[in-house]
Amino acid sequence: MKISDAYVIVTSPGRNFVTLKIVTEAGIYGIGDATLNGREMAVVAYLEEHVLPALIGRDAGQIEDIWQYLYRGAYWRRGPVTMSAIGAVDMALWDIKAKAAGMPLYQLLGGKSRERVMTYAHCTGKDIDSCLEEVARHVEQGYRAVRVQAGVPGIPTIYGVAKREGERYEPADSDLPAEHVWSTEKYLNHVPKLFAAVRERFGDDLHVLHDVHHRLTPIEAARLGKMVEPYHLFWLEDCVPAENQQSLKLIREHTTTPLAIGEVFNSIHDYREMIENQWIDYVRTPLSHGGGITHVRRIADLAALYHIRTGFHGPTDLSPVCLGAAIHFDTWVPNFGIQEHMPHDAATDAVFPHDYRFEDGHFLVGEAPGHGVDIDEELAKKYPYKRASLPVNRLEDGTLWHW
Ligand SMILES: O=C(O)[C@H](O)[C@@H](O)[C@H](O)[C@H](O)CO
Ligand SMILES: [Mg+2]
Repeated sequence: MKISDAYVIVTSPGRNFVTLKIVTEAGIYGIGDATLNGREMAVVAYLEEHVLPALIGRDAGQIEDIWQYLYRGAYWRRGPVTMSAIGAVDMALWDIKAKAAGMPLYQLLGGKSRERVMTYAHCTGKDIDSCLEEVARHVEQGYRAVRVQAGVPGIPTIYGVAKREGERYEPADSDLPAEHVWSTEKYLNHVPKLFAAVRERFGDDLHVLHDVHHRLTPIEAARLGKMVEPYHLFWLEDCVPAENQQSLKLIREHTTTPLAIGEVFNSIHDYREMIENQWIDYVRTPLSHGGGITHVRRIADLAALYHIRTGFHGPTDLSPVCLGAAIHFDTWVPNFGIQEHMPHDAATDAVFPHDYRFEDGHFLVGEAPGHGVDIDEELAKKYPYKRASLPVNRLEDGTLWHW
């Protein structure tokens, strides 16, 4: 089945999404998510200028060879832009293969390992009390797992906390990066109180997660992990920036709090040392940013050897295409842990019709051939691209810090 056409669709129903469509001579097409939040147009240029012209005429069934061609063949390897472009191609080709086989994608991957996929919701509040109300609301909706993020006294704007009560947290909300202020001292003194309050009100069964968003040094992260042990978190996420994989060794030596990492990783090599040494518990690279199903499957298989499970990134800056493909992957992958779930708004759901369902804190995979997500190209045209940037962070003295 030869590829006859391939093109990129940029649409912004409330936020920017980049979608790749690959069409075959047989008329079967596949869809891939190429969205890289805040750097969308870099992936568009990479695809249009360097990838798509080389796809025309190739056999859409040769997913592995096309992956190797785009990865090894590019000479310049890895990096979020390259791997997001490859990820979109790979996702679209798996969609085509599954449609051609008349099977839902999870069948092609090896069939169901579970009936449903546990998700975690984002609960955010300007202070501990309002965060607890959000947790209560999500527990009522059936969630078994929640990520809790609350405002910290003395820090005006903080990662994961919505600007206004009742709103969702959305970081990419300005043309140029907004500037936030960070204080590790204030954060570390406050955050254990949040988990104490959650356990006190909701008991021991609820799974509780927290995202540090790369802000601590290894020894500070070790201290936080130790302090929150009594509240037995499901995971502590991105507690340090991890260009240096050895950072995780130091944290691991001090705490039994489970560690999740990898939403900004895009290669198995970003993880290798920390997986092989069992310094982490969950890998988070989404299919879109990690070179697609072909590459993320290798990360999951390596992780499985070391009792490490998946917990894929799933904020609203990944499109329903990536989420739909992830739900198939989650349904199959033997070492599944959890799937992040930040619901898309109604306009986004309308642009991307899909057959996955959310029920009782879990996702249920659909039975349509392929990954079950499409794009309404006419509707997509109504929402033009609008530049949106993620914030930057500075310490109270002005030093640029990790956001
Ligand atoms: O755990 C998460 O969901 C992430 O940390 C997101 O909230 C990122 O900040 C966002 O994806 C950046 O684009
Ligand atoms: Mg995160």
